[in-house]
Amino acid sequence: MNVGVNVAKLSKDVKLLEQRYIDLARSYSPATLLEASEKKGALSSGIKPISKHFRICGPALPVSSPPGDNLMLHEAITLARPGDVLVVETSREYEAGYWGDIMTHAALERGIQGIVIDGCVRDYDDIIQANFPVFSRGLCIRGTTKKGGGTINDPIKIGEVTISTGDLIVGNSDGVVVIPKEKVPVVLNNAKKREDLEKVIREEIKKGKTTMDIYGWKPSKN
Ligand SMILES: O=C([O-])CC(=O)C(=O)O
Repeated sequence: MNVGVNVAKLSKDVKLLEQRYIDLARSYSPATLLEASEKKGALSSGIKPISKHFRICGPALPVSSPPGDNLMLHEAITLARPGDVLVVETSREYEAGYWGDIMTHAALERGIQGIVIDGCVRDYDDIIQANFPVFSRGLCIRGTTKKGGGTINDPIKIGEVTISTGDLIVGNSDGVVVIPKEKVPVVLNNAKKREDLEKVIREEIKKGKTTMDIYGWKPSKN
């Protein structure tokens, strides 16, 4: 396992996603973007916003932490750029609260947009009051050790999805999708086509057509 902070990739090596793409992506739901992305990049449905009002859309800063330890997350807060979304894998150890009130306030000070974590968090009330978008597996009051280890800025995997620095992360109450940064322009183009088509379909429904008619599906024999 790699251990450490890949500082080179934090600065000059990473081509930043243009802001206009991030702004445009915000107008589409994660579900639309997933369909527009050849159905690739959905994070586990177990990862959800802790408030259904939270939304997120920005470039990823990937963090890997050892089970039950969150020192790498504290370090990531100091290295993130304004607007970044921390995306964290926790070696699939879910019985710990890797993020809480103090980290939320530290992250807000640095302009971090939010966090998506394949793990649990704690201090729910304080996070909600701070209005800081947290997407997690759930809540856990157990604390973490601060021994260190893990990585910042190297690609991570959550389930089957690989997340690299600068990939676009879009989330709402449905869940979270990851779009590799080089694919963002084409995915946004597909999302526009899909939304245009859905507008036409809604009109057809208003005119009285069924979804079976519209899509040309045959009724089953039952
Ligand atoms: O233990 C930690 O570092 C997480 C935490 O409770 C906080 O941020 O308040």
